Amino acid sequence: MKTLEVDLGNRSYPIHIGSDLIDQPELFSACEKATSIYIVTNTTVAPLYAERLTKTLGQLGKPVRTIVLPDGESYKDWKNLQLIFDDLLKFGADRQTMLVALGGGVIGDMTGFAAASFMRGIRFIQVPTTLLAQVDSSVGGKTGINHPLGKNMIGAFHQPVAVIADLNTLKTLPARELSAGLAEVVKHGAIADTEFLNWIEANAKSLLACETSAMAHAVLRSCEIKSAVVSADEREGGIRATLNFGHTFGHAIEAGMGYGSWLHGEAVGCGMVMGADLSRRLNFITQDEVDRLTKIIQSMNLPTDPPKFGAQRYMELMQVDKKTEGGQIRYVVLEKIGKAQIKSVPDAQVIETLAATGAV
Ligand SMILES: NC(=O)c1ccc[n+]([C@@H]2O[C@H](COP(=O)([O-])OP(=O)(O)OC[C@H]3O[C@@H](n4cnc5c(N)ncnc54)[C@H](O)[C@@H]3O)[C@@H](O)[C@H]2O)c1
Ligand SMILES: O=C(O)C(=O)C[C@@H](O)[C@H](O)[C@H](O)COP(=O)(O)O
Ligand SMILES: [Zn+2]
Repeated sequence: MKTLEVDLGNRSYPIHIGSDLIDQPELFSACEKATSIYIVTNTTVAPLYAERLTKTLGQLGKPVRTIVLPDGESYKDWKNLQLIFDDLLKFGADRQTMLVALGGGVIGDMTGFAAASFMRGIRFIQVPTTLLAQVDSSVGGKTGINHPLGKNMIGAFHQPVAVIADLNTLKTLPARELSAGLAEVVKHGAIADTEFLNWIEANAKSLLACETSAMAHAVLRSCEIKSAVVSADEREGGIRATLNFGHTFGHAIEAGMGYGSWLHGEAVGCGMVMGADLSRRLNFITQDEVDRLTKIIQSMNLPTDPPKFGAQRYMELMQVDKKTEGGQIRYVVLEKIGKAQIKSVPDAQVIETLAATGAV
């Protein structure tokens, strides 16, 4: 097992990465002072892992309950968030209750938001079971739900007290979900670490085969990159925005298609191709570098042809992005491979990218 730390002063927390971690009660020591523990999970993950985790948490001598939500991005909304509050109140949860998010990014984001707002804030632990959640969403404390008009529009920054990433849970992940997670892995290489990107490119087969040693490295290096960024800029005043590479276009695809049609990682993969094209138009990277990044994304079995919403619809959808300031959309672009920056770009140039990448 490897352990990293997200360094946020007295809100610092460990990220544990290894095999069969959900069977190890000592990793859940943050529950020591909890009056009760609620596992929040969904109808797909519950039959796979809830019983094992309940057994582990049961060894801590606290009452353990499970809240099971419907599965899917389309349920990341107010109505289903309310189901968590309903159960917490019905069964007498209090301010010392610990929530444990068992699942992918949807469960993590919703459980985190429930923890941020229940009784004005309780503690929670992330137990990510998708690659995407292990390399990205479980770390950093962005929590929330979608709005029909925009992705993750309602939420809060609320850090977990621990992240426990059990690599063995990835063995039951469908291939399409594995590929979606690899999009965020590629993103970390593209924005922060050329050597890591080279490694990803050279190890595409092992990654797609979900080989444990490849997964271990992808999760560890991604968490190192993300935790360093979050430790430096928790609330996205500056450098954290670079983690949004591919997301301005990607979130527009997700919202425009209806949540759940394209997976988040698929939309981000395609969004990165569009972001790379925009970076070339700004004379930051070369066409060869755009082509290379596109090939890496395709090698992960991810789509790179955006839906044809037309320029006006894309601009409308992107306008509600959280990075927009004073009506000005700001994009994450690659200054070079391995380094990103946030930038306002004239609409005309963005529309050229939309046209060139087939979005129009
Ligand atoms: N908070 C953040 O920083 C952050 C970062 C990236 C993404 N996100 C959010 O995360 C969400 C995407 O997360 P995701 O890709 O994990 O999707 P997801 O949570 O929908 O999980 C994907 C699918 O895999 C299933 N699943 C989960 N674990 C499994 C396992 N071990 N075996 C078999 N099936 C399993 C789920 O039930 C679901 O059907 C989006 O809502 C996105 O906005 C948040
Ligand atoms: O943690 C971050 O910061 C990120 O931007 C990571 C993204 O992969 C993630 O999808 C995040 O939820 C997007 O943030 P948002 O603020 O654009 O909703
Ligand atoms: Zn993302």
